[in-house]
Amino acid sequence: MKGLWLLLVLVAAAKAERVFIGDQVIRVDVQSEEQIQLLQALETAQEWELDYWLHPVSTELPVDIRVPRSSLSSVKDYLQAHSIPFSVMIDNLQALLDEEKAEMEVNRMRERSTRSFNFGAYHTLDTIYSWMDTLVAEHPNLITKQEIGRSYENRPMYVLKFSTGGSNRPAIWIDTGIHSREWVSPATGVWTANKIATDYGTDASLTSLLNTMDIYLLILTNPDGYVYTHSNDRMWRKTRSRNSGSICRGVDPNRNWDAGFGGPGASSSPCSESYRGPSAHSEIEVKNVVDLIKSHGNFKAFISVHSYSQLLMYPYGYTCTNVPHQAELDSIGRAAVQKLTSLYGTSYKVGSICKIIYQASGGSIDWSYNLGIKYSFAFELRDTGRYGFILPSNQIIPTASETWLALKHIMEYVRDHPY
Ligand SMILES: CC(C)C[C@H](C(=O)O)[C@H](C)S
Ligand SMILES: [Zn+2]
Repeated sequence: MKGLWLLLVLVAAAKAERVFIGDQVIRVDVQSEEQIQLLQALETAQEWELDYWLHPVSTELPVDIRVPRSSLSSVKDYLQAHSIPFSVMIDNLQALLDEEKAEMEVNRMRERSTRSFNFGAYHTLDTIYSWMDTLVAEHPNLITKQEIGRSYENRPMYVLKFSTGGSNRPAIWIDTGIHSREWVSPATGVWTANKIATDYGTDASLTSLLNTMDIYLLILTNPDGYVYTHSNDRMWRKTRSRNSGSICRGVDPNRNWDAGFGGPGASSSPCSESYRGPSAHSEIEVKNVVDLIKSHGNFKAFISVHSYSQLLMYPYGYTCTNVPHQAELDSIGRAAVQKLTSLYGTSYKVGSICKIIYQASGGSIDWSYNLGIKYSFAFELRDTGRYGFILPSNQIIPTASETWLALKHIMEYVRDHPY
């Protein structure tokens, strides 16, 4: 196995793939407002090239920072000088990435020899897209694959539409993979697509839902970013669009929606991980979804799936003011999380984006809610930081299975509460 790792690192280097040798992910359990401000000041220290996986917002949530090896001693000195306690969650990020890559390679060879698809593994865009065709071919009376447009780099964006007939039935939207480094999200999308396909006709509740509603599932919402995490930079989050006047690429596709656009919780700097873009819906990947939702006109729920932190959130992100339906959304969320937790005991928090994670403007579910899609939610899947975005593949199926119980609860509620 060691030989395989070495080979993979050499191949990565040859491919000019970004490596993270010696990078660490450190966790700070902030204990005061002052520490939050000190960590926010740290975030602006460009020279240290810090990558905040979880931002300093409240003493309720930890702060996770990927620190390049070259900045480790300066950052640790800074934290110690300000008596800010920290722990090392990942002591060599590259080792985790090598393991992940080796696992994918082993799985790829196994799938090729057994001609099977492993839902408990991470896959490339091409493999997911060809698997989609297989799924559609196996369920021609339930699933169609629709190209809703192309990405910035001209990759097709495919929605799987689950429908048993009718025309323009009330519909439920689910998207995964909008942030490309959150790999467990599209992996959950793949598993969920298969679950819907296999359970229709046997699960009475799902069958009754699909006999009255449609489900639209966009598994790779940020295809260019996802490909880039496989080929060049596993930590990439944004789209891959060029920003005029900057060497930095990409827009945060979850800050680009026309909902509080440009407000607090999004950056105006193209080099920031939360760059909002030059204007709302500037990103073609966002525009493609907006156009579909608007032209369809009969979506009743909009669910966006991210990782990590184990949260189920509802609007708003751009303001901490409660939405008119806050009580109802909160109660749906708590009931959904109860179902999720019942499987493996995984704990989730429930609340509005602004209150339980941070103020974030231009987010997708704020836009969908303001469009009138009352049942708008966002998931942050596993874990709470032990592995973060590099969740081991052996957690894909448990994550997807528990998430399904929450998703199903939300969808059943939408079915039973038409509006
Ligand atoms: C629903 C939102 C707040 C999700 C969040 C983000 O977009 O920053 C994740 C941390 S990626
Ligand atoms: Zn995300």
